[in-house]
Amino acid sequence: MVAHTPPVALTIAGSDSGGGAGIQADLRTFSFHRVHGTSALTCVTAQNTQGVTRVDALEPAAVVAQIEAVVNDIGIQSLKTGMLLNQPIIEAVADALTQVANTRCVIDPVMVSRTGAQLIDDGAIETLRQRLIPLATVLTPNRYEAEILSGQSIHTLDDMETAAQAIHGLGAQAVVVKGGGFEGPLRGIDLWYDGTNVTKLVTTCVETNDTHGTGCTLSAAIAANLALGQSPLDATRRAKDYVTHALHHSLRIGQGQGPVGHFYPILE
Ligand SMILES: Nc1ncnc2c1ncn2[C@@H]1O[C@H](COP(=O)(O)OP(=O)(O)OP(=O)(O)O)[C@@H](O)[C@H]1O
Ligand SMILES: Cc1ncc(COP(=O)(O)O)c(N)n1
Repeated sequence: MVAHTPPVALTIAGSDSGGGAGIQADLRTFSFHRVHGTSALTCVTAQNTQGVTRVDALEPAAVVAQIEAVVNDIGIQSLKTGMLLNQPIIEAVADALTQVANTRCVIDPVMVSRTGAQLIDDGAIETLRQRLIPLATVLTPNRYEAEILSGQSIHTLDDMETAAQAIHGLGAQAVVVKGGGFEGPLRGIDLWYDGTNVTKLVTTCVETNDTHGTGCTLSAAIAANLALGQSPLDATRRAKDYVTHALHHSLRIGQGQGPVGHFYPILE
């Protein structure tokens, strides 16, 4: 038997019972990258391809206990945050993360699902902005989240750039404004800004309605690539490539928006 010590990544996120987004998408993405996936669950959603019907939050202390259990024994090379739901959980996570030195953090500021369900309480966005965003190695807002965080509407590539620069001012080391929420040519184009360089990350738009979980998958793949030792920009480029492949192999399941195909090589 050969001992194997893989890189380890942690996802701090919610559960999606439909298996398309949240913790389920993150752990599949980590596995695809041959990174050992660990998790701290923040809440349980009753969810399918059509929407979210119920959300049950965990106690902040339960979230912190999961993070500490993983960090104190196994150790992590990177982490990502997803659906954090409310202010007490965000504060507890931010406190816990300040104890985890030398870990690269991908912060996905999840606010609303593709199906329109609100995934964060009113009032918690300010806490996210003040406590968590300054801890981000890479921050991954979608169009809607970038509009809220920058205070400007986004219609063009130039708007994406000025929004990324404004959000960078909140303290994240790098910001990727994601283009999945656009119609037309901008759909699928992401804009990277790290305080020095503006980089356009381009793939051809995949014509599918089955896009559930793209954002979770992108941030988890960035975290996996960071755990593997990639630079933040290379990790993001590779993650985007992975999401594009997964979109090309998305799953036509359920009556609404199906999930991306995380294990596309074994679907071929
Ligand atoms: N139809 C598409 N074709 C190509 N790339 C896409 C498409 N839709 C989304 N993407 C890419 O998927 C990634 C996630 O972006 P998106 O804007 O969908 O995030 P999100 O809204 O947070 O996702 P989620 O649906 O999980 O909330 C980005 O890299 C984006 O460019
Ligand atoms: C638990 C959880 N986390 C994140 C999302 C966002 O993903 P999407 O916008 O694809 O619904 C979600 N729907 N559920």
